[in-house]
Amino acid sequence: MHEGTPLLLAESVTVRFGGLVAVDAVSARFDAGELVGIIGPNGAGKTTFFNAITGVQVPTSGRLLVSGDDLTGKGPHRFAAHGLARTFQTPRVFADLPVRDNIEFGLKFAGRRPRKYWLWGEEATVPWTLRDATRILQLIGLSDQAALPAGAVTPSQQRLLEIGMALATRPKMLLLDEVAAGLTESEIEEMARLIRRLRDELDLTVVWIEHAVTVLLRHVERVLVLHQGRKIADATPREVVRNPEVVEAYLGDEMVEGVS
Ligand SMILES: Nc1ncnc2c1ncn2[C@@H]1O[C@H](COP(=O)(O)OP(=O)(O)OP(=O)(O)O)[C@@H](O)[C@H]1O
Repeated sequence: MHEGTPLLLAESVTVRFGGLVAVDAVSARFDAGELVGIIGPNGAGKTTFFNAITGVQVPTSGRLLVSGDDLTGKGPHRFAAHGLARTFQTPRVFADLPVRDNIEFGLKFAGRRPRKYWLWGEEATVPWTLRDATRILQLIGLSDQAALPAGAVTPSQQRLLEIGMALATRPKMLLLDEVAAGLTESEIEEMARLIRRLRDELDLTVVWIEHAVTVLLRHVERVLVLHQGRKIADATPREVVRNPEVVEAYLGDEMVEGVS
């Protein structure tokens, strides 16, 4: 089923903090165009794994290959240069700058990236939707807020803006860390639809960590489940919600609702 070089390959990645094993020998592969979720109870190691696969946290052991290049031990800028862009649990926007300027910042970053690492090879073939700030603002639905300081828009809009900033770097892979946290039900659905569009229309690989498990399971095609640092499942949402170890980890069957 899997052919060619994976976009991102994690091989037995372990992250220890003193005596605590936050991520325990997790292996995973992510291929071009996939929409993959990562779930797990509080403290399961999701964010730490995310930090490891984006170069923010150097693993204690294991290997990370991006498009076949071994980036183990490299910093986040190297992962970014290889086309990985991410959001953080607390949106990192420039609060005093207008929304549009935040997007421009991402576009400048893309301009600095060595051409050989661009997914689309040439600037001329950058997808139309990511060519400039105006189109990115349209895509994320923030055109009307373009002139407002980023700190003045709603928390939900700040999350969208952070996604826009990540998109402006023209990534191959977008990693989203709890982008639905603190959003209302309808905002979460809207966010999920946007995430699907990014994958469908921009052909991005999207890896999405979320606490709103039910929503996530409705939208992703594959889900990794972490529990106490270990990967306990890596399968379709349908399979995962029937996995006894997963149900046990969540101490209930609430996540089964809506995924049948
Ligand atoms: N910098 C750190 N130093 C020490 N321990 C840490 C550090 N970061 C995370 N941990 C611990 O590692 C474990 C995994 O944490 P992590 O934040 O990755 O889990 P998570 O699945 O993302 O949790 P949540 O859903 O609550 O965000 C937890 O026990 C946490 O306390």
